[in-house]
Amino acid sequence: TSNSKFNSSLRKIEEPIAGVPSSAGPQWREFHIGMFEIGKPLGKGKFGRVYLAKEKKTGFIVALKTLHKSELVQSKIEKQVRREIEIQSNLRHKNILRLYGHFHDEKRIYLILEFAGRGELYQHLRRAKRFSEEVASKYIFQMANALSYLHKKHVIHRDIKPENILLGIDGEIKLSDFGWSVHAPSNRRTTLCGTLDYLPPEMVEGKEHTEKVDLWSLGVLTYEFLVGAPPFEDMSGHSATYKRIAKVDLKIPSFVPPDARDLISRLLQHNPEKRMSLEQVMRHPWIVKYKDSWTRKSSESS
Ligand SMILES: CCc1cccc(CC)c1NC(=O)n1cc2c(c1)/C(=N\C(=O)c1ccc(N3CCN(C)CC3)cc1)N=N2
Repeated sequence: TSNSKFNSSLRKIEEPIAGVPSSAGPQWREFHIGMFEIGKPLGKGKFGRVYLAKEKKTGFIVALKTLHKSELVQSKIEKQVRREIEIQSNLRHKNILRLYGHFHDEKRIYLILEFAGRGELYQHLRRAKRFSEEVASKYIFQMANALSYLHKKHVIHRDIKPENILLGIDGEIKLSDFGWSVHAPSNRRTTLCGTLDYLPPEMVEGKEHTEKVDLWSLGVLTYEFLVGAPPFEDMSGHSATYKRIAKVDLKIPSFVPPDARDLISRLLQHNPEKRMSLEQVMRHPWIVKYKDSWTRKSSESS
């Protein structure tokens, strides 16, 4: 049955994390649900729920994400889950949510994830309506840092949006949900679902795409942090948004300061080759002008 096929493929990925120092968190070889005390539910998504959990032996706090195999098989996303596990298990960066390991039982797959103490960035953005320039530039700097690490490993995230970003206990960005990530270059094979808001022209046109897709999404993210809504808002259905993205029909409100406007427009370029590089983003005047203030604040708080 597809279930046993799925199980056998999962076992193939079950590589113990060799050589990583034990200080880097739990280094279990084999995991099972009995190892954890399950705490309160933290959130739920389309395919899974996530719970606060404590590993009994060490007291290590994690977020345990459960996915129902039946749902995965039905919606044909077991490939994406396998890729999510493969890619995220091997990433080590302070702004990327760790995947410590995974295991499964008859009905479910469990992902043992790093616990991000301040929850979903999406909730913070909705509550604040929009972020101050200082907060927005700190988050964009950390996103550029995380993406630069990913792109050096030729990994494209492809699904950068507030819903996939968590905040650690010190308010630092934790990029998560690698379900759509792939190794560059790539052609999408799975039908797009959910909002088009963040997708670059080459993806909505189904063309071949490279890491540059994440640069476009970083531009959309910067816009949404400062304005409170994405630039090509999915108001009247996909077709209108599709046209606005393809035409880069971008209107930046006048309250957005000139240097932020400059950063956004250099990222939202139709031609992927013309988009500003991550190194340039991290050196951009709008990012640099606040850098010493957030580094000073974080040293005060820590
Ligand atoms: C299954 C849920 C899901 C579906 C799809 C995509 C994603 C990634 C964002 C996820 N979440 C996921 O994988 N997650 C992995 C995680 C994770 C979610 C998480 N923390 C929280 O969700 C969370 C929520 C609220 C919270 N509080 C809210 C109230 N505040 C006053 C105090 C702090 C504190 C932490 N830590 N690792």
